[in-house]
Amino acid sequence: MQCPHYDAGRCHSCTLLEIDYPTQVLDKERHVAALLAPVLADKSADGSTDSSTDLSTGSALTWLPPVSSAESAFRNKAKMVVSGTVAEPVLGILDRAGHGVDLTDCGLYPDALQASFAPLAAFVTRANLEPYQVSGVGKRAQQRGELKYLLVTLSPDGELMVRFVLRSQEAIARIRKHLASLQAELPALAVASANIQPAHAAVLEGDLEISLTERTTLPMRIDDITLDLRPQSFFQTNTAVATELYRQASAWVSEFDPSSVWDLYCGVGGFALHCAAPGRAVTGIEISAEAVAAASGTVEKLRDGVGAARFRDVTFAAGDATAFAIGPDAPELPEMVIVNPPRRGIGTDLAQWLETSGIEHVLYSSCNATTLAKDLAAMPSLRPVRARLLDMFPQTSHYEVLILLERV
Ligand SMILES: C[S@@+](CC[C@H](N)C(=O)[O-])C[C@H]1O[C@@H](n2cnc3c(N)ncnc32)[C@H](O)[C@@H]1O
Repeated sequence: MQCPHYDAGRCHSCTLLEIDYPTQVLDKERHVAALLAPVLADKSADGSTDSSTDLSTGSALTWLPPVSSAESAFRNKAKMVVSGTVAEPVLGILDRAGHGVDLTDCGLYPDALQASFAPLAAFVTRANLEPYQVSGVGKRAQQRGELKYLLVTLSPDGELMVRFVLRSQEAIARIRKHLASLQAELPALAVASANIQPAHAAVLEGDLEISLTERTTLPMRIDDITLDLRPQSFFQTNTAVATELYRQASAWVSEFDPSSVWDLYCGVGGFALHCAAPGRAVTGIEISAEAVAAASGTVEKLRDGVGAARFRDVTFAAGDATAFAIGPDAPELPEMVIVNPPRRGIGTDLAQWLETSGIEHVLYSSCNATTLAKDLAAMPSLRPVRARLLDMFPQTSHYEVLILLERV
């Protein structure tokens, strides 16, 4: 992928841009294999098995061929820092000197996302949304302006969700007043909301979300399941690769045909719903109440549709994944567990619980192989038997890896 911003030294986000794409994927395979090698060697030393990280042979651990992505235009979400002025807003990033860099033509975004930026910039001017800026440092730091970010998500069917991240509610009335004109210019706009983030902090969003449209969920269709996305919920960045991820998880779960599955860190229910089957109880646990509300709404709709029997016993609840598993109110043990934690991994407590739980099969989907390796080291009785790298984030060193663990 060629990028004028990278070539000019304006943007450094795509750290692998100079490496051809097949080599990027190969390097990622080598990276994850190297990180897992000590864990596999340890498990082998336990006398449990003859493990291997050899990508070509794979004796105990079999690596499936990696899932590659489109090299460009694969991101379904844009996080645009808003800088510049009301008259001339700049949507993109801040460079190292704090100057706005216009990234509305960033090659990672599909055409439909790119096309939304000009109407959004015009709206910033029309609704008089002053870009947020800080001058000075420490106690002398002065904050000005209201609009911090525009977060734009594109659904597989071409609809958009736009979130205005604001310093306060000062601009809400103006946004409401002019919203119809934005919808006229951007008919794909289905869901709009404002997130209030008063703190001058690295944390992107605040707790308060104010709906601006009648519709509050963006339908994200993946194969035969349409997940509902709400503003304060996570969604995998690359819809095409996420589709492969859920297909692979569902295929591995089906092989064992468990009667009960927990999907821990379930988000809006991608794994849980794709792994649902008639007669199978599936429980999704997730910290974000909004994501759980979205997932619960999705399952209700699916129960009204064709193949309803598959979703009869799928439930979602808000809470901490570890507290759910370990806590006194934990329900009966499931036959299989899926975990898909944030970058920090599942952590020692949940790993130790899984280690001693007696559960035969665990599916671990990780976006950070370093924490994955650490978690696996804490579960010596759960041996990685199959793995697949899914390149969710081309042009960067990040990737997703799905691993099937089996009790030895
Ligand atoms: C990598 S995302 C995966 C979401 C989902 N599995 C998917 O495929 O879209 C991790 C999720 O874990 C949730 N999360 C973070 N901390 C958590 C916790 N302590 N307990 C449960 N869920 C948590 C986040 O809100 C986020 O939705």
